[in-house]
Amino acid sequence: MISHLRLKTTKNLSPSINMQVDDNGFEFVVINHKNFDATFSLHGAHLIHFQIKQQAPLIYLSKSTPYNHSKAIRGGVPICWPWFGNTEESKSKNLPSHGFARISQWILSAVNEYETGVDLEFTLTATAETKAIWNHDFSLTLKASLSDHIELSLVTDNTSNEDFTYGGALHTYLHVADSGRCSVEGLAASYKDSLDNGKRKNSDQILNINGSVDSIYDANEQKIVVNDESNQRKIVINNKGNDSVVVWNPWIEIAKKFVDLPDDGYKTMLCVESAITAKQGVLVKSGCSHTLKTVIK
Ligand SMILES: O=P(O)(O)OC[C@H]1O[C@H](O)[C@H](O)[C@@H](O)[C@@H]1O
Repeated sequence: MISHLRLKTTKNLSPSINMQVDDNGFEFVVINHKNFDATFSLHGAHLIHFQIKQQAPLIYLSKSTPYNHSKAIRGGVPICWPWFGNTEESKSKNLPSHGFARISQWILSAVNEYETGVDLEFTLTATAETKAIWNHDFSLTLKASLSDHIELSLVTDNTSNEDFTYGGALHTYLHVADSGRCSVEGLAASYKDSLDNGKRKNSDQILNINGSVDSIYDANEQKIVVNDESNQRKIVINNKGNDSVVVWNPWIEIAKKFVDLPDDGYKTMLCVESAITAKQGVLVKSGCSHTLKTVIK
């Protein structure tokens, strides 16, 4: 699934984990474990590939996404932080949509391989550049455990002397065989329809994907099941620390407007995001931390 990137190994980190680069020196952590394959980009601490051997990939990656330091990768699990989408402030100050974490270079800070999987940690800390965008000291850690499933915990440590609030998402792009034959169960009873000016609407018990969807469901710590019918599988997602679940698929017309998504990309992706979307965000007191988590199986 990532063979089109033509990566070269620069360093072995453990029997199944290597650092690799593309022709432009863009860095990746590539895991070829006996049970699964996975890849992270250091840009964004972005999981771009996960596939259990002999199974369809669990994570979608756009083949037309660029790999450069000013853009977010389309697909995978972008880390949206410290805000979700375009807030009034980000619009007025022309700040990046979904925050800066997904377009920042992270450090791989811990690697551990064991019989059934691997644990990795990536960190991002405040710099003069991040402070110009968001004026707080912080330490952000992505703790990733990969085995027969994916566990991603995004830990926000407030290392400043003042309290702050944040928002964001683990913006998972699931890989599905045919999004038009997918349904989603376990969503909250009502949602804000971002395609209809955020109007609040009642949910159906099962969401059938058959057109453009961009919905914010209010929910804490929610279990979601995606029926990926054409793959004859159920993808189970458990979230923690979130205040909402965002379901997004651009569908035919909107997909055509994305230069980093093939026109037919909408057919094999479905975003189900563990998110913090409330305007007030989550309060993290000085010296304290908060964890946003998603487990995907
Ligand atoms: O294009 P991006 O900034 O990556 O955003 C992609 C999508 O992210 C979320 O799912 C939002 O709810 C959508 O409104 C947005 O279009």
